[in-house]
Amino acid sequence: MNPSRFNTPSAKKLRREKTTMSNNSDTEKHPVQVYCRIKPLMEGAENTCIKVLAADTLCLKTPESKAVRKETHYIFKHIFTSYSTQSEVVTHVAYPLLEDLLNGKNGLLFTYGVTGSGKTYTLTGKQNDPGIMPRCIDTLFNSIGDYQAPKYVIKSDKMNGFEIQTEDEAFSEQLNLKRTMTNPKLQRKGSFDKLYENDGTVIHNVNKNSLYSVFVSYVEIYNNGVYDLLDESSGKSLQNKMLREDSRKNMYVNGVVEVEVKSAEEAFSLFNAGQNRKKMASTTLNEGSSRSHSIFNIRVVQLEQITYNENGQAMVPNENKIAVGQLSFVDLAGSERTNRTNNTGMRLKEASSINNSLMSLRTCFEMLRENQTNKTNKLVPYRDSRLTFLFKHYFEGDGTVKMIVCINPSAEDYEENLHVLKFAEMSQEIKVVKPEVNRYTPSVQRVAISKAAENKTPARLKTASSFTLLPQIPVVKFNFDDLDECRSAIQKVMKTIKLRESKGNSLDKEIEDKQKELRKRLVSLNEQSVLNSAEIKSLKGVIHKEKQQLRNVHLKMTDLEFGNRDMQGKNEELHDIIQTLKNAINEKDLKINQHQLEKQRTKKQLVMANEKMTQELDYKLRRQRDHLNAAMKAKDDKLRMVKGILDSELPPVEFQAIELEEEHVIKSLGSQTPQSLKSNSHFHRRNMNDASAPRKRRSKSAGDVWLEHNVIKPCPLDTVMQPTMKKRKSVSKLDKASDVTNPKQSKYCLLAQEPDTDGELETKLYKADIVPTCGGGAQVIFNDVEKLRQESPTKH
Ligand SMILES: Nc1ncnc2c1ncn2[C@@H]1O[C@H](COP(=O)(O)OP(=O)(O)OP(=O)(O)O)[C@@H](O)[C@H]1O
Repeated sequence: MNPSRFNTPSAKKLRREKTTMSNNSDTEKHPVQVYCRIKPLMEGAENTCIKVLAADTLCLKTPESKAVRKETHYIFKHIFTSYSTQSEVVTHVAYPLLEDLLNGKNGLLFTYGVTGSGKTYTLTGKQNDPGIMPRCIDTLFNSIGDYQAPKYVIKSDKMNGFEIQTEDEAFSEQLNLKRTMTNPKLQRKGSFDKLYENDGTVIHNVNKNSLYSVFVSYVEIYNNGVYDLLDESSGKSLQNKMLREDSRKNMYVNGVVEVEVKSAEEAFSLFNAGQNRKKMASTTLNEGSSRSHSIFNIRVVQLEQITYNENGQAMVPNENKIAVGQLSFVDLAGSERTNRTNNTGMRLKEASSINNSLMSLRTCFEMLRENQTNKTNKLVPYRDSRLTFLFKHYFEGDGTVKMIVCINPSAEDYEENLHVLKFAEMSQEIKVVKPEVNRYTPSVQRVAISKAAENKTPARLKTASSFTLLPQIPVVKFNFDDLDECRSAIQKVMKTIKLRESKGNSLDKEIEDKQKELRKRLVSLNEQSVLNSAEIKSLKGVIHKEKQQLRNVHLKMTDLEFGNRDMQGKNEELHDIIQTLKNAINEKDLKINQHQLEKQRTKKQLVMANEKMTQELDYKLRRQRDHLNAAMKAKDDKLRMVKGILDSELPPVEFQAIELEEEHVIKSLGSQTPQSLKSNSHFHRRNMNDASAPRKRRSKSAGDVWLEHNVIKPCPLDTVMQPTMKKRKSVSKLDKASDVTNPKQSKYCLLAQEPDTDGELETKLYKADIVPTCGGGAQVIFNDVEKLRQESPTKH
């Protein structure tokens, strides 16, 4: 149970009251005694993580595979190595507890360790190599053999106490039980196959003035439920039992079957029967793994003897108190790591329950240690688990607590061993109150024990008919012949009657005392019940509060669900918006791609046009070059002719003819510049001869006059950028030579318009220089092309 569940002040108070015993500084305390037992290395395992340094010191080494090498030392009360025998363990650990048990003191011995580390082996052992429990049972009966009380004289009061029965009650109980035992359904299963010899160990400090009765019970804690392994009334399916606290604040299992045993064999038989019902299973790490925590309780009731009456009958002394000692052997289920056991399903659930209860044990120990070291009074969460709740009185009350930590030394178990050893180290720091003699006052008092007890032989003690309440009135025969004899017989009867009367009186007084006692007990029970109802009330409050919290959580969850749904709606909206934006981006991308394609196409067209133009120009250039070559050739020919003429001194008429011819040639030269022509010697000659008629130069400074050769009906461009032709003469047709040879014009521009492949208008301006020829003609030399392209702004 979670400590936070005790938040209400009343609940806290209630729990605190119950935990104060542990902080009683007046009582003598001693620490939990922790022993260590090392299991022999498994076959095939080579590496170990454990090294025993001394009889009480152990070293835990990190395995070689780990990066950081570390050694940690742990100190125990004693370490049992893998060579230690079961006998050594029982002598060291268990016999002192047995001694306490016979003196009416409590003891708890539990084994702790990971699964398969040898806990069950240590406590139970094997049939040919018994562990602590069987050896203790043998030794117990070896020790009290001659001092056992007759069966059923001491009886459990079903509230964790004992009462002494009258002769008749004991006798009728014996008869009842005999009847039930003949019912085959209720016969206990299994008998202990004793394959070992009782070693005959005896504990000598048995009180020879006492009679002893031994009671055993066997329970298990499985999945946090308590089950009675000796309860045969409910058949195979065991019932979950409640835990209760008795008037001495000892915890007990309500309605547990507690059987009085008179011999070790009887005890073994019961243990066997319980063992058959215990939850065991095969796991990866242990073939016979305990799936529950099992608790075998031995209670020894000591009845103080003995006064003898004049008839030789043993009498229970007047105080009539009995002492009860309890020794609990707890075989804890092993902690398990699921990654090693690979458990699933039921085994996994069991493992988780085992680990949870062990964790609760650790938490309780930690809290106890903290309370003891810091002198605080914090709530110890015993109620978190049945395991801790059942043993609460050992830590809060008195008793000796011993723990055997079982270790599997293989290197693979390093991690688990580390946790186990840390727990062991912490446990030793906890102190418990030293055991005291537990005296109970039985409800039925003053029973005279049979005179057979005089000899203290158990066989004789068993006969129920040997009990008597009052001395029998002797049967007398009166012999009236002998009056003295009659008188002494009457006196004997009177003496017996007086004895009976006085005994009757004392019995009356005893009954009165008993009634008082009973009343007291009833009052205490009433108090207990008031306390319980207060606890129930506070628990109800806690439950109510938790229910309220649960409701609040539920409401919050509903709110959150609504919020979540809103968020989901918004999320979907945003998702839609994102989708739309993505679509828009995709469209834009498409447009960009189209635009780029178009650009590429335009570029391609431009390149094509460029190539075409270049080809055209190349072609023209080639033609002009051909012309020039032809002209040069003709000129050379003429020069040669002129030279011949000059040499033969021809008349000037011929010369003029040549000049005309020359003019014709020059016209055809086309692209030849006037400068190159000027350099020509033939022109020198002509100029020299015709110096009176110098050629007119067209002045550039005066600004060029353009001859604009338009198509017949040009489309108006209406563009901002217009060709720069300040002075121009526009013609649509060149009819006569003078249109070109007009000396005022120095530039020529041919305007051509046509639609392009996209249906747009393309205007080309072919520009040229007009170069006058020496014959009065003119040459048009193209030197530039401008292209004007109209584009629709709506076009992509
Ligand atoms: N000291 C030992 N010497 C020889 N054999 C041992 C010793 N300790 C344990 N074993 C053997 O190891 C096996 C497992 O031991 P055991 O069943 O006692 O483990 P366990 O700790 O009780 O396991 P679980 O928690 O799963 O019940 C058994 O076969 C047992 O006989």
